[in-house]
Amino acid sequence: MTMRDDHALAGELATEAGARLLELRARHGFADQRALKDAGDRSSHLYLMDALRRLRPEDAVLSEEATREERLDPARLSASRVWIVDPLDGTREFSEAGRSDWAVHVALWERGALTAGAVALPAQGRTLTTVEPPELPKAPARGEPFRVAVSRTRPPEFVRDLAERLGAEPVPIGSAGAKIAAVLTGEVEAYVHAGGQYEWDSAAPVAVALASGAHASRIDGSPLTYNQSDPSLPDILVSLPDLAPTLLACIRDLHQSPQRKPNAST
Ligand SMILES: Nc1ncnc2c1ncn2[C@@H]1O[C@H](COP(=O)(O)O)[C@@H](OP(=O)(O)O)[C@H]1O
Ligand SMILES: [Mg+2]
Repeated sequence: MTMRDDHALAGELATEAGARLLELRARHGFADQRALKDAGDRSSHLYLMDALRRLRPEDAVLSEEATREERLDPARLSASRVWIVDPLDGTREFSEAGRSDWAVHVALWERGALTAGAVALPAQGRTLTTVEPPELPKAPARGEPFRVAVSRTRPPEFVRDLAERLGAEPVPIGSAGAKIAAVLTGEVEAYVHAGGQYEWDSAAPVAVALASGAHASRIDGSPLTYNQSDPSLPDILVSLPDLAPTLLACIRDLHQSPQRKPNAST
């Protein structure tokens, strides 16, 4: 098993799971959104679990849709290879007709670090992978305006304050994977989130972002760490590398100001 195989496998699994989700969406329609969300989460999880069990039987898996017992299985914590998957990120957007900001995440964590990953954006017809990480756009010059992707439905209040202070434009997009992809492909220059999220929401897009040379960290600048016993990973900053020092300094300033707490959602 070579490293290259893992990169390619992540891409193939995410793309195939995405194709199945597109088909399900077309067949099911949008009349019962709850049922569409549940069917999407469940069927994509079962497809990925079955494929990983067949193709990588020795490896552990952490999936958003696993049962609580499966997620807490201590075998994962002593495993040297763990696939961290979000079978359908942006479930809400998946259930809304016409939206393309939803994704399938497949990442591989090995002995302390993310080593491969893929983010399929099926309704955008593309998959970003560590096989061939996207070439980053140029950052805007110092003082020029830039765009910050933010949750459509749970925007942290401090991101509004952050954008205002920096003269940046907040751009609401669904799905953590779609937002990080938007940074890597030049639709926005940064993504900031706080107030709650889990390892599966960011592992695959962060693997691709790091392979592209983008900045990815917690909002205090510390590293994002994966395959922890508690999979909560509540805040994140992904940006073009040249913008990261400015963003981190501004977040630190906001954090120190008494009325504005970066760790709360609105
Ligand atoms: N405050 C919060 N607490 C827990 N999860 C959150 C969260 N804010 C965002 N997320 C998760 O992060 C992903 C992207 O969210 P958003 O589109 O709002 O940016 C979603 O994953 P899922 O769609 O896989 O559930 C969502 O559930
Ligand atoms: Mg998710």
